[in-house]
Parts: sequence; C-alpha cells; structure tokens
Amino acid sequence: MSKILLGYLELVVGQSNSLHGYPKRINIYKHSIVKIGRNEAECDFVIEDASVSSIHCIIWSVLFDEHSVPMFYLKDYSLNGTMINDRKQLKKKFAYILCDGDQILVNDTIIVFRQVFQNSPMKSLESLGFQKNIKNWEIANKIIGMGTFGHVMVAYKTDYDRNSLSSEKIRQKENYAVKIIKLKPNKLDKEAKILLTLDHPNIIKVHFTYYDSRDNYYIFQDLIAGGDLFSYLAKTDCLSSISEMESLIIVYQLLKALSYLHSKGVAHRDLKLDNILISSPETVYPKIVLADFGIAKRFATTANSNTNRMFTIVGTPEYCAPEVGFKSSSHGQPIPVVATPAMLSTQQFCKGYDMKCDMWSLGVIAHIMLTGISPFYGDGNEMNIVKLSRIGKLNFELKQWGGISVEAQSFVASLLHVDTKERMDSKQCFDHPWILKHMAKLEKIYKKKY
Ligand SMILES: Nc1ncnc2c1ncn2[C@@H]1O[C@H](COP(=O)(O)OP(=O)(O)OP(=O)(O)O)[C@@H](O)[C@H]1O
Repeated sequence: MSKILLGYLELVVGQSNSLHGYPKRINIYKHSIVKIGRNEAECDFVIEDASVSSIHCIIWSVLFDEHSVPMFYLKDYSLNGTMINDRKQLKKKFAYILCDGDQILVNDTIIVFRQVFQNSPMKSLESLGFQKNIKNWEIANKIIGMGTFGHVMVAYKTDYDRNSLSSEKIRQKENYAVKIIKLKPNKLDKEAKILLTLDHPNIIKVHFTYYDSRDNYYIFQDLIAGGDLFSYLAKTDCLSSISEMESLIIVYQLLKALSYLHSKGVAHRDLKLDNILISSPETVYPKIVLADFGIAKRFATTANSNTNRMFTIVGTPEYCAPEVGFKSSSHGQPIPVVATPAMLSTQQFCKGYDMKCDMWSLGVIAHIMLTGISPFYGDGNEMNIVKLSRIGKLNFELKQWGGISVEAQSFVASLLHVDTKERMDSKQCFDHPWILKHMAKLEKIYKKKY
C-alpha cells in the first residue's frame, strides 16, 4: 500500500552538520510518528547537539477519513523544552495541535511544519448549522471524525486562567473534542446522559453538554489524540496483529472499563476497534479510552425481572454477539430492528440479551489483536458473518495462532462462547489464567499509566 503523505518538516535554521547526513526534509505520512532528537538509532530527525534530548519531541498525524482534516500533534519529551513560534514553551507531554507554518524550536535548530494534504474545503460551522461559541466553549472549524450520528470537532475552553503560569510559559489552550449530534425535536440524547454519570480513566470523559435551538446536541469531551485502534492495527492494507503482551495490556484496560460499566448497569453494545481510542501513539503499550456510547444502554439490575435484558437489535455484525439476534434479509444484509410487541412474543426475542454481549465483542477484538484476523469475517458478506457468529467455530490450528500462548487462546475461546452461560463475564475474566499469570506486570503498567 502506498503511504499517504500528509505533511513534512523542514530544517530552516541549524548548525550545518546538525542533521549529520540526514535529509533536511522529513515527510509525515498518515498514522506515522516522526521522532526528533539526538539519538541516531531512534530518531528520524537527528540533531547533534548536547543540549538536545535523546528523544526531544515527537510529531504524529491522524486522518480519520476523507471527510476529516488530518490532525498533526507535537509532544515534548525533553529536559530543556521545545518551543513553538514566538519562543513559547510547550507544556510537557501535552499534545499540541500543529498548524501549517508552525515553527518548532529545538535549542538552536528551527524546523518548520508544512501540511500538504488538504481535503475538500471544510464547510464553515455556520453552514453546518452549528454554533461557534457556547458559554465558555469555542468550537474550531476542524472535523476530527464523522460517524453515522454526528460530527466530532476540535473545541477549546475560553475561560482559562492566564495568570496561573510563569511568564515564559504559554498557557496552551487545552484541546477538547465536541461531538455534535442532530436530534429529533425534544429527544434527549441517551449517550450524554449515560456518559455524564460515568467516571473512569478508560472511558471518555464528558465535561459539558448543550442543546441548541436547532436540535443540535453538543457533547464536549476530552480529545483523544492517538486515533483509533482500527488505524493502529491497519498500518498496511489489512489489519496486522500486535504482540501478545501489547494485546493483553489493551485487553486489561478494556476489562477495567467493562467491569466498571457493567457494575453501573450499562452495556456499551458497540464495542469495536473503531470505538477504542488511543491516548497518544508513542508508547509501546498504548493507553486506551472507550468512546462512542451512541447505542449504550442502561438497564435495571434487579434479578427477578426481565428489565435487565435488552431486546433491540443493534451493533455491528462483525463484533455482535449471536444472541443479539441480527437477522438476514433477502438482500443479503443483516437487518438491525427494534423489536415490536409481536416479535417480543417469539421465543428468541423473549430471551433478549444482557451485558455479556460486550464480552463477545471483547473476544472478537482480542482475536484480531493476537492474529490480525477477525474470527467470523469469512468473505466479508454481512449475512455470512451473522451465520458464522451463530455457529461460533474457532480455528486455533491457523498459522496466525503459532507462538501464541495456550492461555491467550483459552481466553479468546472463553469469550466467544455462543452459549452465554458458558461465556465469561468481566469479573471472571480477571480470574482467567492469561490475566492471572501476568497480573503483577499488568497492574504495574496500569498504575504507571494512570
Ligand atoms: N473524544 C474524541 N477524541 C478524538 N477523536 C474522537 C473522539 N470522539 C470521536 N472521535 C473520532 O471521531 C470518529 C466518529 O466518532 P463517533 O464514533 O463517536 O461517532 P458516531 O457517529 O457515534 O460513529 P458511529 O458511526 O461509529 O456510530 C471516531 O471513530 C473517532 O475517530
């Protein structure tokens, strides 16, 4: 697959030998990381200067799809600091959004950032019918991503305290994201309602919501700068596997999020690679955040009624548990339907499903991370995916499972049980040998991250 060039870095001022035979221009491709620093083995842009850190700062790009703008981020990791434009010092480990023409100062070296990839011109906020300013929030004309239900854009808080920082440090505007959903009149959004009650490091944090007179609903939330897990695995044309330890650390964080969510009586119902966001891409073990609660559901937890079961057929067939009950249509497409009273009287719908649907999706995600293969994807026809999921047959003889521990295989198999009684819940997962065997290391990494 040819790499997509999104931007480049160019040396403007520096010691003549500072790049030590390296080109004076470094390209930035889609979902790639460029490291700047003194370490020749690690860095793409090498600066031979004792006051420059081994890895001084990094730059990466995220492009969600053809409707969004490429986002470029710069993060400082140095001892002596990285400056931007008018010698404003960057906050440590803060993802600064780079703009075309920004100058990056690494000691005496000046590097200019240029964006080359432009999508079709962005529609203005006004033409999209969105407000630019809402109370102490400002929305920028930058689309980070688009989903079925809305736009996700960059936002800033406008009431930051400029006096709270020392004079030479710029008070960088914190970056936020705002998801804007068009609602039917007088319909309150369930996504924000659920998210506002949740507080967990692995679940997207919502700060403020607003409903305008045009039925647009704004959900101001943390901006997660590393892109989604799908892009993280799709470095080439197809999905690639990642190491067992890296998969385990992602699974562990997802388990923390799911056990919290389920203990609060909430099912996510759309757990998939695209809805798992990565904080920033530079570390070996990424920190992840669960997002898109668009079809999440709060259910009562009383055991003596059917209220803790769900009946609406929602989700994405590839990740969707068989008991959710996607049906195949005559056009070969699965039909997600809202159960009617007549349907509810049939045996399948009477049973409904519960939060274990999320555990099935976690099994699919773990399978993909470990092998690069989606277990029931088959020929990609959605009707066939539904059929294969109902059978739930797994093949551990595939060469992609070679070298992967039996514990990891057993973990995936214990989640991808068609019979929900046999399928592990989030609590049982923590007692599975794959997790138990590495628990001390997992907890150490987790505590360091959060
Ligand atoms: N807080 C965030 N920070 C950074 N990127 C985000 C954030 N929220 C969403 N995105 C990006 O925007 C995309 C669309 O957002 P989201 O999935 O929430 O929209 P949706 O309309 O509910 O999508 P879907 O069609 O999957 O239901 C995501 O895949 C992600 O890449």
